[in-house]
Amino acid sequence: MRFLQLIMSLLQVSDIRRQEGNFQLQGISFTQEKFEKIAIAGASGSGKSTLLRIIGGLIQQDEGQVLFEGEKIKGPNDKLIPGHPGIAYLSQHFELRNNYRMEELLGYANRLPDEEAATLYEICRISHLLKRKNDQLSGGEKQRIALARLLVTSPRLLLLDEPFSNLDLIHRGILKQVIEDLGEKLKITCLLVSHDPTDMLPWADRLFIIHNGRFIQEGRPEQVYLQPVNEYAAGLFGTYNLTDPVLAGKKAVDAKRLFTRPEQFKIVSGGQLTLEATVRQVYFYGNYFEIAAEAKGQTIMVRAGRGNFAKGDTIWLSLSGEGWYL
Ligand SMILES: Nc1ncnc2c1ncn2[C@@H]1O[C@H](COP(=O)(O)OP(=O)(O)OP(=O)(O)O)[C@@H](O)[C@H]1O
Repeated sequence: MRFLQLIMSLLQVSDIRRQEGNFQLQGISFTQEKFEKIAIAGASGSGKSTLLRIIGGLIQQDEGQVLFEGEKIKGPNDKLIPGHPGIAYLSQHFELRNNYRMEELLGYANRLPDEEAATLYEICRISHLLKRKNDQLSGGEKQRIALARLLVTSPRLLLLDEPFSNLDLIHRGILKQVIEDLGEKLKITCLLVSHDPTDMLPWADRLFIIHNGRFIQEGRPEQVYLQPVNEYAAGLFGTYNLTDPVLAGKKAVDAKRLFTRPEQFKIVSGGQLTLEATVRQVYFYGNYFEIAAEAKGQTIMVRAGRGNFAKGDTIWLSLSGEGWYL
């Protein structure tokens, strides 16, 4: 048995299908190794929550199976109390009971020795909130309490459903650090679903893209970002260009268009193999600018470190790398 556990993936999801009204999860399969950070990216309504809840044993699939540590996850049809003790699911719509101090709420769920629980509260940045009640907490603080309440049950796998979606930048930053620490300090494996590239690209070891209930791409974050399989996958991770390859000095490839990200273009002072373009708009994003430039009737978005361009200015663009064709 021990030998089996050594060679077995932590999670094995095989051919999961479920009909939900007009929507269908259409045969989702993947494996996750212990401590591997996996993110599932998809637009709203693509099936992310449904899939995560099936993995957690909270709703029943029509077909397929989920194995966790080699053991089949039972859905609500086969089990009186849904869920698996080794898997925690942090929902987008978590609720904390009213009229309890947080230390009481956490105390009821806690299975850890006091010292370990205290460390966990430190990691979740909630030690200073334990005496408070629900109505004395901000949304971000509630989120971290809800997370801590799951973690005191000692799960081995944590399913995170859009954990950052209702948080401001400050609370997002804190929660990101908390999630980073979970893997390193508490040895918990995380599976995260989101529609936001900034949640996933810097964090994940491996990304899956879900569209209409089906995985359409899998890869490392850089790969998925720079080599999307289609426009849907491209659009999930930010601004992109699809232009005539000839425009950027590339050969035409079977009527395909050249896919680029704005930062793959550099604004240069002219020269060979550069593309002459006219500035149409300048957008300020804080630590960078995006410039909409027009070349031969096509718009190209270009990232720039400075914004001292005016509408109508002529600029020259140079493209790095071979490019990717869609
Ligand atoms: N109980 C239900 N009855 C009918 N349709 C449902 C039900 N639950 C979910 N759906 C539909 O299934 C699809 C997938 O929903 P799901 O919540 O999994 O998507 P999601 O990718 O998590 O979206 P979001 O990011 O908006 O939460 C949606 O089109 C939704 O309308």
